[in-house]
Amino acid sequence: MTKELESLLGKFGQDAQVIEDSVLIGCSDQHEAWFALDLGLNSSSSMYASIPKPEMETELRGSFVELRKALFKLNSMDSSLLFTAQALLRWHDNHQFCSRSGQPTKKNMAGSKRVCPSNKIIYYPQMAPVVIILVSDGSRCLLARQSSFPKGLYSALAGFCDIGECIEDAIRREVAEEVGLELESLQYSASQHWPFPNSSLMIACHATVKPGHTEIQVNLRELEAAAWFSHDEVVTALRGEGPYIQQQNKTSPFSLPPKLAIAHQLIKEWVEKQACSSLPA
Ligand SMILES: NC(=O)C1=CN([C@@H]2O[C@H](COP(=O)(O)OP(=O)(O)OC[C@H]3O[C@@H](n4cnc5c(N)ncnc54)[C@H](O)[C@@H]3O)[C@@H](O)[C@H]2O)C=CC1
Ligand SMILES: [Mg+2]
Repeated sequence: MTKELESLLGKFGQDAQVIEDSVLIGCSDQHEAWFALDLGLNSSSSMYASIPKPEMETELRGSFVELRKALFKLNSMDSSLLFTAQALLRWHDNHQFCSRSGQPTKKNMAGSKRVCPSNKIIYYPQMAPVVIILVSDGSRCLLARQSSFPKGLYSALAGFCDIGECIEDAIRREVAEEVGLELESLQYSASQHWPFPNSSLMIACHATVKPGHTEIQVNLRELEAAAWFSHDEVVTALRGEGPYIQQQNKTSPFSLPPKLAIAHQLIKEWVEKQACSSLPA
């Protein structure tokens, strides 16, 4: 494989030395190590910026797709590898220099850390903890959208943990800040590494509000809209069949995050729980 890569880089006038910049992202069932290498095709400042994208697409018989768009096409195994690769390569790109000495740092072979040769400080890749919460009032769930989301797309509430905060406090603060609701109970669901905007560890939980305390006060500095959705509305949206919702004098089909996003799994889990709880005893 290294030979194939060397010959590919050679065709584009690149030195095989750049292979040393690759990072370990996993291994196959047969214990073959998998590495990722950034060819810098999107970066004008990159030292490999001279590689022309269209020619590389022809050579590889494929086409480059923006990572967020690829979310709709990838399976969970490929997406996990790609997310790790993207997050790790970007971390290396952003940690080229020691913040204490200003000297260039050096990557270890696997790419699991960088060291400053002058003062021996070790830098490790980091993830920011983010809580993601699906709030329910017993029969409906609360979904919200930011203006940057695709039209009609609603997701669970989310937010970065502040320094010194535990997960429970971050959840209660985010829900209070974004929609002005007080939570009654919390239940952990699952977690996911998410490469956007940098590298986050998404911690997903279900939550319920106190009975009768369901009035939302949308924080318009953080959200464009938030609303309670019924089980039927969510089921229809999960099937990709709308319904249409009114948004700033326009109607758009109500949609949910892609399957690979933990928000989708949280919503699906809520729908399944609702269906079970409505079955006759
Ligand atoms: N995988 C999934 O299913 C989902 C993932 N997300 C991710 O969760 C992240 C957080 O959700 P938001 O509602 O945007 O967070 P948020 O409600 O905390 O607001 C974002 C703002 O927080 C500030 N902030 C504080 N710490 C930050 C840090 N370490 N990095 C970047 N900004 C920081 C910035 O000012 C930023 O504009 C999003 O970036 C999004 O990518 C959100 C929903 C679903
Ligand atoms: Mg938020």
